[in-house]
Amino acid sequence: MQEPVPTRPRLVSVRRLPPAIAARIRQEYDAIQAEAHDLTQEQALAALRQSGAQALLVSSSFRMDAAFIAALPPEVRIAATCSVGFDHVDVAAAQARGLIVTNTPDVLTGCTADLAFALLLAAARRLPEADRVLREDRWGPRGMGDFLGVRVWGKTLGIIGMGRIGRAVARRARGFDMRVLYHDVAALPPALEEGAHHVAQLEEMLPRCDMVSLHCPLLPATRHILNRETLALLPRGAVVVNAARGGLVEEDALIAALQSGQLAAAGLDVFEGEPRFDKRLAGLPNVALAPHIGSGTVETRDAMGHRSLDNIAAVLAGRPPLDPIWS
Ligand SMILES: NC(=O)c1ccc[n+]([C@@H]2O[C@H](COP(=O)([O-])OP(=O)(O)OC[C@H]3O[C@@H](n4cnc5c(N)ncnc54)[C@H](O)[C@@H]3O)[C@@H](O)[C@H]2O)c1
Ligand SMILES: O=C(O)[C@H](O)[C@H](O)COP(=O)(O)O
Repeated sequence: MQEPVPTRPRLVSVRRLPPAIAARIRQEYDAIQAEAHDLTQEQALAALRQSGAQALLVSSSFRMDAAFIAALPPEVRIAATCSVGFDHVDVAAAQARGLIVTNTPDVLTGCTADLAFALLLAAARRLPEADRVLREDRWGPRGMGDFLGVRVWGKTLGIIGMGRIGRAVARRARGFDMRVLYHDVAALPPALEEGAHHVAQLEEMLPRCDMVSLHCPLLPATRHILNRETLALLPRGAVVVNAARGGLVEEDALIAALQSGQLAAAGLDVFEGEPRFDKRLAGLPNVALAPHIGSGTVETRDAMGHRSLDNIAAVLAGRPPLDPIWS
């Protein structure tokens, strides 16, 4: 009698993946992968039904709302998101369905902090405008008053959300001799503050900041945490950086502040309603823009992919996940 061929676990990935992660999936799974294009919710559900997969691999740009979660075939036990943020997941619906959801904290902290600091420097020192002058062959005689940016080193940086990424940004700021204030729901133990000062009320911190960088999650309590009123509390000529979530900033108010000079500049990696974004931003000279690339390095995307696959492997082997988004 012929031995039964052992079946391998099945997985559906809704996003195109870095080569190393695609290769590992091919080795370990009978997989449906989005190799050529990303899957819609409907395509993902069809792939899950057709394959009988037990695991789903998503990213923060894939909305897992209540309707999608309710439509998941019963075989699906885990959805692993290649992101630390999980505002794209309806947590209550996942809990009610008994779906395990995991994320990828820590492995992306350093690169996201690097990108936030790069945006701070680019916006304050007007790098996008300067870059354009050369590309458009407009470099000619110039006065001492041209291209004056905002000095970064030695200034006061306010961090909203002093978690893993916020603290990594604070460490980078110290290398620039900056004073760091932070606003969070609670003060850190002194050993983790490394010289930063907690300010319990956002309204008290903002007037003391030359620059502000957002690093809190998008929650009902943090939506539009920077809005017309709070942006007006910053000293005139401040710089704002958002490499967390677009919904943290009221975009109309941000644009008005950039146009009026209340803000000297802004560095933005994330937008409300991305991948669409308000085209008025593209017309402003004083913004540095990026299409949500905070974690986008080879090393970090590989680490995020491996961490997600480690989470899936644990759950499919009957072990607890490494990074459950609730416990
Ligand atoms: N641009 C990107 O590619 C990118 C990459 C990674 C993470 N992110 C975003 O960055 C966020 C932070 O990631 P992390 O790993 O540092 O998370 P974290 O959980 O370690 O830190 C978040 C911090 O925000 C604080 N916070 C919560 N509610 C707050 C409030 N109302 N006011 C002030 N602070 C509040 C928390 O107490 C915590 O200290 C993620 O949620 C994600 O949205 C973006
Ligand atoms: O929360 C996060 O980790 C980031 O937003 C994530 O790194 C971005 O990944 P994306 O969904 O753009 O692939």
